[in-house]
Amino acid sequence: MNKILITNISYSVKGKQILNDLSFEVKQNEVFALIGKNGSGKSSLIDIILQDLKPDSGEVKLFGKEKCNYKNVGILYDHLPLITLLRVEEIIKYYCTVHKLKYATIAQHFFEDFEIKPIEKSFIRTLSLGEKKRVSILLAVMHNPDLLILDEPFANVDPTITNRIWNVLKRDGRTIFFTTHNWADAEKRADKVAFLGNGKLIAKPLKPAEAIKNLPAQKKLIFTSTQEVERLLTKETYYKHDGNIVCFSQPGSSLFRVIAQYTSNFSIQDVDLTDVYLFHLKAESHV
Ligand SMILES: Nc1ncnc2c1ncn2[C@@H]1O[C@H](COP(=O)(O)OP(=O)(O)OP(=O)(O)O)[C@@H](O)[C@H]1O
Repeated sequence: MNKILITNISYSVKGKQILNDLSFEVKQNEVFALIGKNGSGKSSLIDIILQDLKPDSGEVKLFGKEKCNYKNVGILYDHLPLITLLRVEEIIKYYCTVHKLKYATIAQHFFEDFEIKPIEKSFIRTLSLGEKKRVSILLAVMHNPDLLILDEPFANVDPTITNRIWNVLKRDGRTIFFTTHNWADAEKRADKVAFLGNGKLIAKPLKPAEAIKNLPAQKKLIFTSTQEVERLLTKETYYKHDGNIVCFSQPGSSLFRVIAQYTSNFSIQDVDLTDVYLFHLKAESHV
């Protein structure tokens, strides 16, 4: 069963195509990461999923329905839902009233993991970005929704408490759809990753390890792109990025020796999700 079903969504703003015939699903109990560069349309898609934006065409279903009851959804927008003149305890109490919950119960279940006690009496305007984010994630999850839709949940959050918060979010096999710029985080936390580029998914949503395994090799050789060195790459698979060539290569390949004759300025690294994204994106746009 799916919790989010996106079918043929297209969306443009001021004549600029942002999303182009996008389709995918997020299944029950899945942690699904949507990755994409700045401006690739992640937040627009979240606004469409939540019916804050109307797409040009296509359909979104949550819990199998076009019109769903949002009581069972926890939402973290990129703009945090915080009223700056309130204290932290006041906004939490406000959300308790909305969801008919007791403040003491929320404090007992969440305050330790979200480290709320030290900031409970603080005015929201005085909080750091990371503290505001912690409070906002708490507001999204405190009513124990089945589905969380989170835009950049862990940007600015101290990595030492990210794991603890993540465990709370995942409790009871909750379905989570999140966007992120943190590729390593997506690799570590998501059951599936999807890559948004040029308004489309640039590869089928896959388990992060599977997406990496499907690359042409598990090592990459990175060196400055010159015409001379590029001429050597007759059989190799590579992409160009930021003035560098990123060439997929098996360990022990003769390519390492050949490149070493031309330049000492190269590095050998394991491939990761960034390579999945850039490799497919460049293949798609024939760069
Ligand atoms: N009201 C608007 N007018 C003009 N352009 C817009 C408007 N809203 C969004 N855009 C453009 O749509 C594109 C997608 O924006 P969106 O915020 O969805 O991207 P994003 O992937 O969430 O970016 P980021 O990672 O930086 O948060 C961007 O190029 C943005 O400039």
